[in-house]
Amino acid sequence: MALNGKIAVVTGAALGIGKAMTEILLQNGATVVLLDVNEAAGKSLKEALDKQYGREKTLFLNCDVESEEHIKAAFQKTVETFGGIDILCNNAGILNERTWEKMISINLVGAIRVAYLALQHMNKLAGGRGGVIVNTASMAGLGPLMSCPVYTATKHGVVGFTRAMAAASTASGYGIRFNALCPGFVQTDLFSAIPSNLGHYSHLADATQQMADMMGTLTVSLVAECLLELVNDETKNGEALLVTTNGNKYITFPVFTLSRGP
Ligand SMILES: NC(=O)C1=CN([C@@H]2O[C@H](COP(=O)(O)OP(=O)(O)OC[C@H]3O[C@@H](n4cnc5c(N)ncnc54)[C@H](O)[C@@H]3O)[C@@H](O)[C@H]2O)C=CC1
Ligand SMILES: CCCCCC(=O)CC\C=C/C=C/C=C/[C@@H](O)[C@@H](O)CCCC(=O)O
Repeated sequence: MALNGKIAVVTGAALGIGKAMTEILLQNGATVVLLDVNEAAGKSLKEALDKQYGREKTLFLNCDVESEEHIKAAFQKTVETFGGIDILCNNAGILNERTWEKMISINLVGAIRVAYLALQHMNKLAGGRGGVIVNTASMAGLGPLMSCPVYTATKHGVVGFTRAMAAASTASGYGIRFNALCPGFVQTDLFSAIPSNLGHYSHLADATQQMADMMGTLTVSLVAECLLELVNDETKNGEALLVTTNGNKYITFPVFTLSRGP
């Protein structure tokens, strides 16, 4: 299979989209390190995956992406156990407009921290093997959702970080592709909890629900298939892949030509 011999790390792997990413990577032959702050869910998933794929194909590590210490230890354990990192699914994230500083700390700062620490092991200039980093952004990273302005900001940040890192990697010779995955509404615990997590904007919950009803909700499996596309297609670097129930689209962004002033 296409990913035989590849070592993948998935953050937020225990539930939802991350769990589906873990499963499709295993189905395609990768060895997967599951990182999650939810130890019970992580251990439960590991137990189930052991039966299906064998104990040697996965490793679960309790890891909070807000903690540099946790991430460093997780990547060190990964490299010691499996010899390196080829694929990073930078997926962990929350929605809670009440605790918006924490949401920024997880969704944006955490994603940047995980990517930077993974670079220390993946970067060809640092002895790594290169590879691909897929950051889970959101459709809200491409256009604003009025019911969650800070969530929107975190996801716009993830898209911008991804595109800039893709250019930096190419210019620097890191040998690493960076892409952003931008799903619409996906049927997960995060989606189910939207109405209770809009804080000051709870009065806009109905409008958001109407939008979700109109757009439809995606399955985690369909999102995972899009992840696999970004992992496998080596022509994809600096892309933002929009995933909706009406199909998928690689987003084109405005290009500002550099020219001297008048
Ligand atoms: N559900 C949706 O409609 C959409 C979700 N997304 C994004 O997809 C990603 C996954 O979301 P879902 O699967 O829907 O959520 P979920 O709540 O079902 O799963 C998120 C997983 O991340 C873990 N997690 C949360 N905080 C963490 C931390 N500090 N450190 C490590 N792990 C942590 C949770 O324990 C959980 O296992 C998030 O980044 C989210 O913003 C993007 C577009 C749509
Ligand atoms: C409400 C929190 C959602 C958290 C999970 C997601 O990331 C789901 C993202 C799904 C859809 C996002 C759509 C964004 C649309 C914008 O581009 C804009 O067109 C929406 C305008 C209407 C509005 O603000 O409600």
